[in-house]
Amino acid sequence: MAVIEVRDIHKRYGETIAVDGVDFDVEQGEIFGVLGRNGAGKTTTVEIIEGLRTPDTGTVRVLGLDPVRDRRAVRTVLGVQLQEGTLPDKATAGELVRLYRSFYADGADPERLLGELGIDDKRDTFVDELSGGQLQRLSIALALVGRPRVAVLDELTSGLDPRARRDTWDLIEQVRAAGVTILLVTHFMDEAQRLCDRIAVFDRGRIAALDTPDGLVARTHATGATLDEAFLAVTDSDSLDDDGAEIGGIALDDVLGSAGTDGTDGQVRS
Ligand SMILES: Nc1ncnc2c1ncn2[C@@H]1O[C@H](COP(=O)(O)OP(=O)(O)OP(=O)(O)O)[C@@H](O)[C@H]1O
Repeated sequence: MAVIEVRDIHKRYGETIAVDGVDFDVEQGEIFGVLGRNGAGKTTTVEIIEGLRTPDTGTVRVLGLDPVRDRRAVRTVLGVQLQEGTLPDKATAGELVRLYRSFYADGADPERLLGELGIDDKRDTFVDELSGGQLQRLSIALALVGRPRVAVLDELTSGLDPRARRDTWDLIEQVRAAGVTILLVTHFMDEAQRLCDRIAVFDRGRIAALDTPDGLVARTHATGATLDEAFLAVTDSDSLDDDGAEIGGIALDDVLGSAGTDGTDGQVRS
């Protein structure tokens, strides 16, 4: 059964086409990865699913609900990991988790969740006194405290140390084992490979490939290829030359000066 249905959505911001005919289903209980280069349309798509933006055309359903029209109902089934800077500084971690818990009839135990995320000792610490990694864990706690049926996790492990990343992956697998469907936006290939059942690779507002991690790798037809290489193979490469030396049509050598040609050894001088 499809938990999230995205049908041919389009979204422009003025002249910029952010999403250009995106279509996919996320099935019950899967971890569905959303990958893509910067500006590929991932956040816009996810915000349309969350009901934070309306598509110009196309439809989205989350458990059969329209995220805009049925906003209240969607809020009770969809847990969203908020981005940095969106939490009030002068609330403590414990206060926030308890507050979010109060929005739901059947949420998780705040103290237990803080413990599972390794920040129970930070329950009385203000948001602006948490480290980046602790804030990240708090944002995951807030996404999960309502025991959502669908969780949208954006940059799940950004800023976490290697141990914490692995602990977070274990936690997400437990969350999935409990029946939660997860939409995971990530730039980390190791994370996508480890967690995702299927991955949609976004490129210029479209889905360039949708497959399992192994299926994406198999598309490269190269022995020993990695998901990283598969990602590069399916995303458009015309803004980056083979040496990675040209972005947006500007040769970096022109900006920085190339080694040997001007006697500066290519170093940038202030
Ligand atoms: N509010 C906005 N107003 C104008 N243009 C926007 C707005 N939000 C996004 N865009 C543009 O839409 C395109 C898609 O942006 P989006 O944030 O969806 O990409 P993304 O794949 O999430 O990128 P990133 O990986 O950098 O977060 C980009 O060209 C971006 O500049």
